[in-house]
Amino acid sequence: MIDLDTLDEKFSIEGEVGFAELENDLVFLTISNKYADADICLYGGHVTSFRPHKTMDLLWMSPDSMFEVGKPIRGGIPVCFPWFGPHKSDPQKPQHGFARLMYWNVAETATTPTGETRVRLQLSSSEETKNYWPFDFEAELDITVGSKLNVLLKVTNTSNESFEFGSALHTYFYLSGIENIGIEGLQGTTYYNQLNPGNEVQEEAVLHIREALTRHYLDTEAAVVISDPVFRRRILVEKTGSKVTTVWNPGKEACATIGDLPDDGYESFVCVEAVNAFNNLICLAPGATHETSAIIGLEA
Ligand SMILES: O=P(O)(O)OC[C@H]1O[C@@H](O)[C@H](O)[C@@H](O)[C@@H]1O
Repeated sequence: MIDLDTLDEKFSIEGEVGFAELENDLVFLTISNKYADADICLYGGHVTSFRPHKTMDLLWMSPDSMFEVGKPIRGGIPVCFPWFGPHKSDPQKPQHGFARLMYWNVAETATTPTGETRVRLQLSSSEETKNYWPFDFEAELDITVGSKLNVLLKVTNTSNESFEFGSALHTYFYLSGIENIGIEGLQGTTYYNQLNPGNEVQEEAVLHIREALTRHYLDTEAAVVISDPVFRRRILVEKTGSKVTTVWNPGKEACATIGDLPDDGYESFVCVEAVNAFNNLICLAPGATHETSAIIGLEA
């Protein structure tokens, strides 16, 4: 991990990109441009805030998030890799993989010709990652902050054998209240219902969440809209390179058991996640690359 001064010297852009220890001693890259402000924690390569001008944050952060090395950050956009959910054979390995528990290196910061800010972060295989997963890989997060936020996760197989992996861009969206919102775009889609195991089809055009919900919508690349009439906004959630969309809210009871969520935390967010898992794991041949992205912004 390089220090703040070196990061500043190599990667800051005056008035646009800087570095700061915003929480404990974790280093954040801060962005401010003509479209939006955003914060990215280098630990986890984790976007914690995206505030297009003239609206509140699109992302929700738990006020009880720990910001501690070895623990995941709660809120924003956790990057799950190289598996999603529990490890398939070893429950001791971290839920949602190790990428959210490691420092990512800054590779580049730049201003695009239209004034957006582009940041590239990298995580490569190491002795540490091989404690969890035996393969050589290079992962890159290519994040563009403009009127929309585009988070692209690129994974390259740098080993000499094929491997299979799962991933997710596990976005927490900030809501006026879980009971106020509707999620559009999933009608007619089959989902795996994790809380009542089995596949079901969503009949309704708009999903309203009234209790704990963990649904993995299968074989869908559709965009989703989170409509929040109280905050008077419609958040458009697009994605590429992902065929599973997970919608998660823990509900009141489970929320109270999760240490880094306040008891009423479930009222303020919903996760809509761009996932590769289940029947859509990614198989990569040596030298091959897979890209998946989540693109979020206000509906025009
Ligand atoms: O608490 P974590 O590890 O960040 O996971 C949060 C949730 O993430 C969701 O994607 C999973 O479907 C849920 O089962 C899980 O509870």
